[in-house]
Amino acid sequence: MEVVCPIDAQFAEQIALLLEPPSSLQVQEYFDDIITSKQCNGIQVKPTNDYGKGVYADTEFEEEDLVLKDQMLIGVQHSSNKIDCLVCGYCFRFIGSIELQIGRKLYLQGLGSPKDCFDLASSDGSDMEDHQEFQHCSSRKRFQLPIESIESLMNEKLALPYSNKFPLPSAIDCPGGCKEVYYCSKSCAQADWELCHSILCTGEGSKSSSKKALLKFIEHANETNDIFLLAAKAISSTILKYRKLKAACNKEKEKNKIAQVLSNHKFSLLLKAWKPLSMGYKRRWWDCIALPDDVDISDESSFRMQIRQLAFESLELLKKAIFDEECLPLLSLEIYGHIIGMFELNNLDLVVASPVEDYFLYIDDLPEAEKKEVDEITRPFLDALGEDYSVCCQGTAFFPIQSCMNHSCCPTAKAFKRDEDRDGQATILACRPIKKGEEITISYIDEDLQFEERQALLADYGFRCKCPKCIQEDP
Ligand SMILES: C[S@@+](CC[C@H](N)C(=O)[O-])C[C@H]1O[C@@H](n2cnc3c(N)ncnc32)[C@H](O)[C@@H]1O
Repeated sequence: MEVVCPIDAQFAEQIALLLEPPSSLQVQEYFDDIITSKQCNGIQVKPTNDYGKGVYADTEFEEEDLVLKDQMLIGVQHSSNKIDCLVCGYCFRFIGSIELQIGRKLYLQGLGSPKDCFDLASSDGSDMEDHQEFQHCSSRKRFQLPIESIESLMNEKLALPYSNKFPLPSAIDCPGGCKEVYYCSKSCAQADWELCHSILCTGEGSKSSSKKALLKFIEHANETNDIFLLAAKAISSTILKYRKLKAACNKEKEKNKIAQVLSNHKFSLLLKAWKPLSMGYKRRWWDCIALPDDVDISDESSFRMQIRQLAFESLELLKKAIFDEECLPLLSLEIYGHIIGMFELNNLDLVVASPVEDYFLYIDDLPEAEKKEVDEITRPFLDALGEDYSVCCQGTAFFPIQSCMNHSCCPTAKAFKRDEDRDGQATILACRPIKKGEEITISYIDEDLQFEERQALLADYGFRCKCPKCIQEDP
């Protein structure tokens, strides 16, 4: 049976206004403002002839030129990646130290290891407590390290040779005291607190309406789909922006001795707070999600119904956790579905390279004699980390300008992290010379695939590609 969300019926009119696509003028004004404020002056966002808005070159670019560095609106590290990398909860830079990154990963891997791979007995079979050992489960080999070594790495009591060549910013606590999120600086901690974390924090200082419900929501997202955590950030950031706008408005009215903000004026403030998200191209999640390979086409409608049900379950938990009477339309299933659908159609993978990889590569490149000496200290850690010693930070994020870039199988640009790009910003480079006025396109898929495969993948984005390469290859 189809689930019903009462907020959808109660606020149908407001929801329709929130989901109304912005006019060309609104798009132009909004993006002109952010392009100017970010000083990425070589580009323009404007309507295309055929498919909504697009990004155009406002200057000439040479091959490999930087076209854009785009600061994300919101992003999340994948839940499963949190064991591998400790990164700033706002800018996604690696934090702590090489020792902390390695020690923490080994420690958490040890905690998560299946029982049969978690040898509590000592290597010589004596006292268990003295000789508790953590180990890495690898399909090929099991490597063991004493817990003391791992702890001294984590506590930064053991310094690895040459780790000072790879300095990382110290880990700063969350101001709400949740011990779940850390930052690279006080300014990142403050920015995240103001953006969304003050509502989504599970610590003492949290402003959520129910911490218990929040914990349940997070658990559900971690078990099902961590895209819900990103949707919660999107809604929380809109609620916080709305409260800020309302407080500023009330202050102004108080100064001028005018009555407090009226309800239709309150909705106009909510629309204003929602503006950055209103700009993203949207469809409902359960309508646009790609049908997984293992679902038969005859089961499509039941699959889409299940996805809607899953979103409803998540929203019910989130509603209790971040309830705000004045922002209820944001907590409708229609808005929740469209926010997640927007991520599905626009998001870019969030990737930040690991300094641990650079560290071990540096050790490997040392002159032979020195390498042998250093290797004796570092080798046990490298072996314990196993094949995935260099896992990068992985997540997903919504970028305001990059998300306006349309697809081409012969794109003019590509998302590509250079060595110096060490945070979560999107870096877009020119793939070939681009002329002023030309559209800046990227490829949403592997453009080297065969024509039919490309079209099948692009069907998930709701279009058939008619780029020059596709026109030429269309049988
Ligand atoms: C990331 S958005 C790109 C910006 C979008 N045009 C807008 O107005 O916001 C992706 C959506 O743009 C449209 N799109 C992108 N590239 C396209 C193409 N080559 N042909 C047709 N539609 C395209 C599709 O609707 C797609 O789901």
